[in-house]
Amino acid sequence: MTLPRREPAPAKLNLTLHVTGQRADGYHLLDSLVVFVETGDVVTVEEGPLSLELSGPFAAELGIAPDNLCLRAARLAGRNVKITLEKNLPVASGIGGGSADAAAVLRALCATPREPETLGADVPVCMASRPARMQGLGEILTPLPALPPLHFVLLNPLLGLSTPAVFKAMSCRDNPPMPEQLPAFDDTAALIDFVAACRNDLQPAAIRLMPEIADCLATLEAAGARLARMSGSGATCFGLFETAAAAQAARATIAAAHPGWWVAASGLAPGAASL
Ligand SMILES: C[C@](O)(CO)[C@H](O)COP(=O)(O)OP(=O)(O)OC[C@H]1O[C@@H](n2ccc(N)nc2=O)[C@H](O)[C@@H]1O
Ligand SMILES: Nc1ncnc2c1ncn2[C@@H]1O[C@H](COP(=O)(O)OP(=O)(O)OP(=O)(O)O)[C@@H](O)[C@H]1O
Repeated sequence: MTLPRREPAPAKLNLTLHVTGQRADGYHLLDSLVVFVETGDVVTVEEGPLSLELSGPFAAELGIAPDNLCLRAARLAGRNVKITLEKNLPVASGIGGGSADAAAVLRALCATPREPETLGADVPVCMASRPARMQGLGEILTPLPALPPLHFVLLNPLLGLSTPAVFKAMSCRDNPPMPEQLPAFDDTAALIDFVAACRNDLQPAAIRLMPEIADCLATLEAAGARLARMSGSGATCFGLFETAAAAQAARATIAAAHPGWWVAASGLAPGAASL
């Protein structure tokens, strides 16, 4: 595909995140139901010497550094390109921003490096940006059939949380996986019931490090979420709502009450929903 190319980098949500063990090298074994939402960054890639420009609400916080995952992805692909990143997602927030950006650069370059996980455990799942069961360290991926519609509110207290610190703070690393056979998710209610019966095993440790996460979860529940949970290693939490209108109304209520927090209402990224 020819350049220039504009590539959406949808945010990743871990609907479930079971931590089932730890390897001798310290990395953890995961079993996670991962989906992607409409909200996200946007990457543009053009011919030119390797460079990065930033725009968007979180550009200043991220700043330009040579180890930005967009630049690392271009180097891994062996391409000198001019990259523009519209940074709409909070940084270090558990919704895969950097991994989604790296995957978007690789997609724009039609590059399929042999070990994309060297850029980050979430990069392989972000390559397709489609619903998947993610296992191993993040490299074992089983695509899920199209899902029923889901309506999210994403909420972040705008405090960055370090992924290694959260893994380190866990009190139990050896938790049960999800059922080997996942049920058919016939409708939204069935999917929410399944997710509710599962866990994010990083959530208790993240709340100990950052009690504001518990406030975010309580706020989503008070706004009518059927289910509220943290994504990834936090601090972003998601609430699941019955309808898009309910999610939009909750977003407005929460934004008015918490002007210092990041809040977004979103559906699944295009191509993920069946109805
Ligand atoms: C927590 C998740 O977001 C779940 O999707 C990911 O596993 C983290 O993905 P990521 O941000 O791309 O993470 P990486 O940059 O690869 O790893 C950051 C750190 O998280 C810890 N880490 C990550 C993945 C994994 N399976 N086990 C780990 O213990 C390691 O301390 C690692 O140094
Ligand atoms: N393009 C990028 N966008 C965001 N962070 C980046 C980027 N490039 C490098 N980083 C660095 O990566 C770290 C993790 O950021 P990121 O937003 O990917 O975390 P995250 O949302 O917690 O990811 P995950 O859900 O995969 O754990 C940050 O501390 C940031 O400095």
